[in-house]
Amino acid sequence: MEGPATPSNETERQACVTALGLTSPEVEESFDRITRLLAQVLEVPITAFSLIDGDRQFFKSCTGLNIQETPRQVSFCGHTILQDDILVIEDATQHSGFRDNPLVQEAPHIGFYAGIPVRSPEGHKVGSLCAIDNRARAFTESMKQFIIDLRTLLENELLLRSEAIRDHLTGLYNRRHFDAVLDQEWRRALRLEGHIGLVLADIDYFKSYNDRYGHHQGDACLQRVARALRSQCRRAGDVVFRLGGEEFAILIPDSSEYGTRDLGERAKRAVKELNLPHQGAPLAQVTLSAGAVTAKSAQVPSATPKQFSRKADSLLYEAKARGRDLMVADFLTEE
Ligand SMILES: Nc1nc2c(ncn2[C@@H]2O[C@H](COP(=O)(O)OP(=O)(O)OP(=O)(O)O)[C@@H](O)[C@H]2O)c(=O)[nH]1
Repeated sequence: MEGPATPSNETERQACVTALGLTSPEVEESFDRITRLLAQVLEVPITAFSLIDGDRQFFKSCTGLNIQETPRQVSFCGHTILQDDILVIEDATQHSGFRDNPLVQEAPHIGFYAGIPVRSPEGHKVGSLCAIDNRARAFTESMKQFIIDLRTLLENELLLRSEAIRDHLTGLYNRRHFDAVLDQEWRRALRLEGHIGLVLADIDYFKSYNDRYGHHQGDACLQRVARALRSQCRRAGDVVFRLGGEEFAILIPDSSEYGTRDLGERAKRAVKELNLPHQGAPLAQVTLSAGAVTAKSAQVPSATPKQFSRKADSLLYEAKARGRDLMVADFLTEE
């Protein structure tokens, strides 16, 4: 059995998977409706919307399967995302590339597979919509058209989501999405026994900026700060959010303490280097305060994402209290 190859654009592709915030077990009716319909119309026992996420395929929605993920290495969908068209295997037990696959040899005993790549709004193939039977089947043109139509509905759903999770002023992801992605990346860090970093940053004396320069100019300032923060995220997995008002967050999956601190410092410097005048502030320019926290999940097994973000918040508060234009960094430890 040959595992799926890695797409040439894997870094950008994975960044889209991460940013969608879909790899947490929360059940979502809008996706379940689509996998249910696919199962009913094609009369197959198993259907799934799966995401190819790092070393695994994650079933965001499925019918007829009681597992949430499989290794990417054995996934059929890992192959599906390598092509543009639908991948059809009418009899996996006779297929040279799949007959010795454990998903064919053992449960769920895949006989027939038809999967079509699903694209994120940015156009990256983040996963697939697939129909599976335990026995061999012939694949017809009308089955193909139906999967294509449902894929369109699924991609429209992703598009709607991508608008709902954005902050309209800055184009960054919003607070609601922060909670979802933090939860998702926290779980990933636990699963891989890895690190995770978070920088919370807040513009200093922003009320007086608005008072002095007006709300319109304040909005422009927020947009420029947002761009400066985003420009410092060199790794595709780093995600920037506007949490509200003049508060921002950078979530840094798989980050050492040095990595978190470094990104926080660079973000702070990038804003300072914008040289935005602010006569109401002691340095007469726009600056940031920041709290940066890193956690090694294995060392804090009972901690929660909420405690993690609260820690960053308290470090930010300390930076403000110590005079602003400052970043305070620390590890998360057990409470
Ligand atoms: N222009 C603009 N201002 C906003 C927006 N959202 C929040 N604000 C303003 O941001 C300001 C935040 O003020 P504070 O929370 O007092 O914070 P600060 O003045 O930056 O003080 P420190 O954070 O302690 O340095 C308030 O005046 C809000 O009205 C927005 O979308 N656009």
